[in-house]
Amino acid sequence: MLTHNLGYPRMGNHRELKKACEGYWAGKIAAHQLEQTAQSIRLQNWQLQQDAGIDWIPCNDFSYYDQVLDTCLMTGAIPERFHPLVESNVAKLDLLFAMARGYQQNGHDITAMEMTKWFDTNYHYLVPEFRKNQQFTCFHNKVVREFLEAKQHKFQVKPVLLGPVSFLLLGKEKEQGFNRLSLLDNLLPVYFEVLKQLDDHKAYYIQFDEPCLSLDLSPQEQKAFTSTYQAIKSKFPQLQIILANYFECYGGNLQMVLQLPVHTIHLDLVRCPSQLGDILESELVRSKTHLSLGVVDGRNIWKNDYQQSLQLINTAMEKLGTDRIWIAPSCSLLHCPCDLDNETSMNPEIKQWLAFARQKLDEVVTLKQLAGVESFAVAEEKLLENTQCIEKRKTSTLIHNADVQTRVNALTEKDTQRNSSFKIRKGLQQANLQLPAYPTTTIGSFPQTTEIRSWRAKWKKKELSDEQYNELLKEVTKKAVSWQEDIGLDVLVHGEFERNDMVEYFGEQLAGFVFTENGWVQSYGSRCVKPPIIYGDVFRPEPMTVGWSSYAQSLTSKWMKGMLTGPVTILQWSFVRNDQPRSQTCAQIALAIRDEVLDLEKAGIRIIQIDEPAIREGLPLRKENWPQYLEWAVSAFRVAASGVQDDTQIHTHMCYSEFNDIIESIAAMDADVITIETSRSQMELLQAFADFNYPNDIGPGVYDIHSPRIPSRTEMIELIEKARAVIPAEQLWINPDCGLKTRGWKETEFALKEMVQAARELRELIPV
Ligand SMILES: Nc1nc2c(c(=O)[nH]1)N[C@@H](CNc1ccc(C(=O)N[C@@H](CCC(=O)N[C@@H](CCC(=O)N[C@@H](CCC(=O)O)C(=O)O)C(=O)O)C(=O)O)cc1)CN2
Ligand code: MET
Ligand SMILES: [Zn+2]
Repeated sequence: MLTHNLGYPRMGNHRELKKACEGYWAGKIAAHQLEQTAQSIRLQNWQLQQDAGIDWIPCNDFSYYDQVLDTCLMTGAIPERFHPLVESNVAKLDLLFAMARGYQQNGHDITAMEMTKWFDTNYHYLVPEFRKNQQFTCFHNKVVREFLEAKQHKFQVKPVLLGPVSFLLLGKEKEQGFNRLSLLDNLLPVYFEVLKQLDDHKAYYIQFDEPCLSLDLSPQEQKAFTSTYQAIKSKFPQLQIILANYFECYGGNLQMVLQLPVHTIHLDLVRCPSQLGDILESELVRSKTHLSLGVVDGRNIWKNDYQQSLQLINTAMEKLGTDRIWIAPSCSLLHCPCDLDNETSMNPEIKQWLAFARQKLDEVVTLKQLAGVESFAVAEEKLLENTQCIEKRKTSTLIHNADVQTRVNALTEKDTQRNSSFKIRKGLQQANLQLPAYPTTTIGSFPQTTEIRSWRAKWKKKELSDEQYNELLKEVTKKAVSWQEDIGLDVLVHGEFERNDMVEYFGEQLAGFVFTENGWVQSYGSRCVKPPIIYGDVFRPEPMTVGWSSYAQSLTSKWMKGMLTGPVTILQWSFVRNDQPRSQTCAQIALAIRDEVLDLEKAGIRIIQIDEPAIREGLPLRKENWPQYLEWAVSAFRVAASGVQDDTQIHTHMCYSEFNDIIESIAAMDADVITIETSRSQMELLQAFADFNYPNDIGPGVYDIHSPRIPSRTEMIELIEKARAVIPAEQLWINPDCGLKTRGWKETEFALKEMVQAARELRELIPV
């Protein structure tokens, strides 16, 4: 029996990579300094995995930005607009960052690649762009370099590659009339070349991540897997391929997968324990395949239940013996914080229920010891301790709150309905709000400057008193409000300066949550989040945002938009309880947000935005599970939103989502206004709304806020005109793609002024 790991967090224990990348982008450190930081993170990670006793450690799981982007570089899938950079011999590192972030230097003005959600996680990858007959080349040899680096330091590693089929499937066709899978024949030779080099350097196991196997695949897509892995096997019979799928079971792809000539099949037994039975029934598996049992949850932070995992392991052992079994986390540990030992002030009762990435490695090794023939005394002791801990959590008085449960159980259809239909509401709201045509607004946050973050850091360390901290925040809020008035925005926001993050901020104030000091998880590029942990029944002890919203409203005679995070997003971006259905936890959060909405309304806030950027991401990977999820997710939003008067306007906001397949549910949310991210895809996403005759108001984003690149007024007008072509003018709002917290003030000021001017020109040009 062997243990292995699929991937380790690459940001570093204290986000060293984030700081180094941002330092490099700001011109504060040189490339070799960034590379040094990166190397030391890799070496540390390998060392601690080896120290934990993991037999096969991953390499090439490191990335400066994103593993899909790395694969674009590996295969030379460089979109044409970046070719001038290649031709002028820009360093590969800079090219990589340019593709991720856009490039506005030395006379170039190149837009970034699109970014989207990695399956149902809060991780974002860069979307590969494919064209008909595209050729691939071995452009970058990062894989081999990192393999050699690990070998040089005597680590026993297996390279991790994003599999060729998932690489193609995760990308997008940038022209019509071809299917990206037709590029496999062009692509495979590049993979062969990489494998040849790895083989020459005596690599043994190679992990191919093919997470698209967790999706419903067409017969044609399935065939692509078969031909790919047959081709790899016939070229490299000596390489041992570990095929890794995670986040879901193999489902309808299972029979195909079982036939693949691979050495080991990895199973996510946390998401899908039931697949083990079916797989063990297969003759093919029983006669030769090795199974990697992903029993330790890579997506959540709860301590493993050893008894439960051992049951799964024993079931597999009965059929396969010990030699063909590997123990592993369910997926890469990228989605977990690094180390629980870095948490010093968490409630100890709760802390003992948890395991972060480093602790999960220990769990994998302990499980092997417990399952193995030579069950160590130490391991037995750990089993006892584990069993007691799991029991204690189940019965802890911290978790259950009868009032909360009663309130959720008492919810009825009526709690999910506004008083009147949208049509009636729209009239009343117009009368109440008196907004111009094409109203302009922003999505909520303004730049979170280093200065503001440093105040918060000082306040947390008690170097600033509550009064001092609040005074400082009031000042910046005031400035932001009067600046918005000056440039002529119609619906203002307070700026969210008081928030560390749109989910964590609420987690800190809601009962049933704990938060971490150091539990950082990568979201995209250098950006990280500290997802709060929901351990018990959720309720709202006190108003959370009313103070800031009322203060901001008191500064202006324009409308101030209240700003809340919706229940589905709070759920999705937190680590959730695993002792009750997600739907139950979501309903509890929905009631807490409903309370807040009503308090905002009472305080005179008549436009309230309830952000739900994660509603699409929470969608189950298999379509058969969609209806059930959409039912409770939409209902949770409606519970949160429906308590208000007809003339109070409810906004929602979503970003990074494809809407085509869930447009009906988005309409069912019945928000008076929805603002969405559309600019990176050139308004492509709007078509779904148009096709559906989406009745409520829409603010399609007119500029990409995730890139430091500044858009021109003409560009914005062009986008709005594109929107105008498919959505009636009286439904349109003008706004950026998303909040501006990651931007600097300079670019924000410039871009928003242009945006307001664009709206004004439009009012002249095409009046409603
Ligand atoms: N949860 C969540 N998921 C999301 C989004 C989001 O906004 N929130 N947006 C979408 C895109 N993803 C994003 C994820 C993170 C960030 C982001 O800006 N993250 C910040 C951290 C935000 C934060 O929690 N900040 C804290 C801590 C800041 C910090 O680093 N403090 C310093 C000290 C401060 C100093 O002295 O400078 C430190 O700890 O070292 C605060 O403001 O208080 C970052 O990585 O830089 C943006 C978008 C999708 N998913
Ligand atoms: C990821 S969606 C962000 C919405 C939030 N109101 C903001 O402006 O930052
Ligand atoms: Zn957003």
